[in-house]
Amino acid sequence: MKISRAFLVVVSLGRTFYQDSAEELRLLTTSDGLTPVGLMQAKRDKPDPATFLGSGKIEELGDLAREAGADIVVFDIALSAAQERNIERVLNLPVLDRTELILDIFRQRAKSREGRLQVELARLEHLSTRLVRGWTHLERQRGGLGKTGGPGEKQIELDRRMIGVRMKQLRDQLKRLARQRGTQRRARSRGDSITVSLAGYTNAGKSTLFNKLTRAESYAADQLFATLDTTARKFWLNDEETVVATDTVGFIRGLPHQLIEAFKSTLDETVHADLLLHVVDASSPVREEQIAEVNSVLHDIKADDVPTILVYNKIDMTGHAPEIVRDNEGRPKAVFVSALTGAGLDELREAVSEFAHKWRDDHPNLPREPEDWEREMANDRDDPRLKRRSAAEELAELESLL
Ligand SMILES: Nc1nc2c(ncn2[C@@H]2O[C@H](COP(=O)(O)OP(=O)(O)OP(=O)(O)O)[C@@H](O)[C@H]2O)c(=O)[nH]1
Ligand SMILES: [Mg+2]
Repeated sequence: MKISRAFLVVVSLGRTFYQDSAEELRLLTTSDGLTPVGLMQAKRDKPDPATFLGSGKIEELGDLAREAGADIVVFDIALSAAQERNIERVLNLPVLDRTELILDIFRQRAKSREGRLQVELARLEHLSTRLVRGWTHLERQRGGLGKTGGPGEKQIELDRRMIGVRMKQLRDQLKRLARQRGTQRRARSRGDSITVSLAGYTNAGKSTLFNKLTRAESYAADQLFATLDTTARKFWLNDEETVVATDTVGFIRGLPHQLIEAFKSTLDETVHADLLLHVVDASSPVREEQIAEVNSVLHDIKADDVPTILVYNKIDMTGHAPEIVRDNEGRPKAVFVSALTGAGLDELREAVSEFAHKWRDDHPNLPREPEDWEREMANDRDDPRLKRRSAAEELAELESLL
């Protein structure tokens, strides 16, 4: 059975401030390749341990989902394994919680070898907490949601040990790749251009801005997590100066901790940058909450002391004029731009250039180095081993470990 019609459930747990939850869940769902066919909003002070929502609500949900012809129900919260199983039993429909939804989007987006290993590690970590369900659940996601059409209902019992073995392999491989990345980064930092990393809430416009600044073709789309893999490119501040910029994965509220853990080496680009451009969707009614979410992830990955300029993007939608805002000491702290129309990009270059000058004053006598890391990174991207494996191949590999 092909799963494609999703009924959405947004639950506010004693807090109401995240007003656009429904909109965000819709975008997450379509980004996962599902079509939303209905929405139920519910309030609860405290989750029911067995079914999260009360039994009356769950029954109502079942009726609504059936009426809408849904073949899967998507929750905007993280459910425990038991809650998910119980809800599925009552509804007689598969359930995807927020963590699984985000993991599944990441699975579909990951292109580089590193990205794919990271996603696999995160998914296994998640799976290891739900072993009671064996592979059925994973297979349902793969066979149903994935485009590959997996073996469907095949029942395979995996034990914790086997997953442990695979996770250790993945961690070792990732460690090796992280070392490579560190070498590339050191090569870069020996050059005389500063490194700038774009960070921000998913869909804020990081890739669009990155493309405008560097004329690269980083994938930009009105989807969440369009970018998973880090891309680095040079951009010109003026006729003489360049900086190296990296476009990275977007952050989101409640980013599954397995993903933060698994994507550590990717997020390291952010930690080790000389300057962060924190890109904000200025047209979002919840931009303040999104800024706070991003700051909290930056704190988690220990990047909160990297100097930051806030880039308020999408001013074509807000009517704000392009502008540099400075702090009391005259340092740029925010810039208003539109990556789409190009308004404010000169101001942004100017702000980064000012920062770079000051940075160079603080770090004199840095030797120049050939920038072969750029070639290395290009090689990485063209690596034939990056071919996507099918669910069947992945399963076969796991079975061979038994
Ligand atoms: N109106 C308007 N839309 C923009 C602007 N910049 C980006 N967008 C749109 O916003 C959407 C998301 O842009 P991306 O550049 O993919 O955003 P991102 O931050 O890289 O997103 P992820 O990689 O998914 O985290 C796309 O549909 C863009 O066309 C802007 O300045 N104005
Ligand atoms: Mg992007």
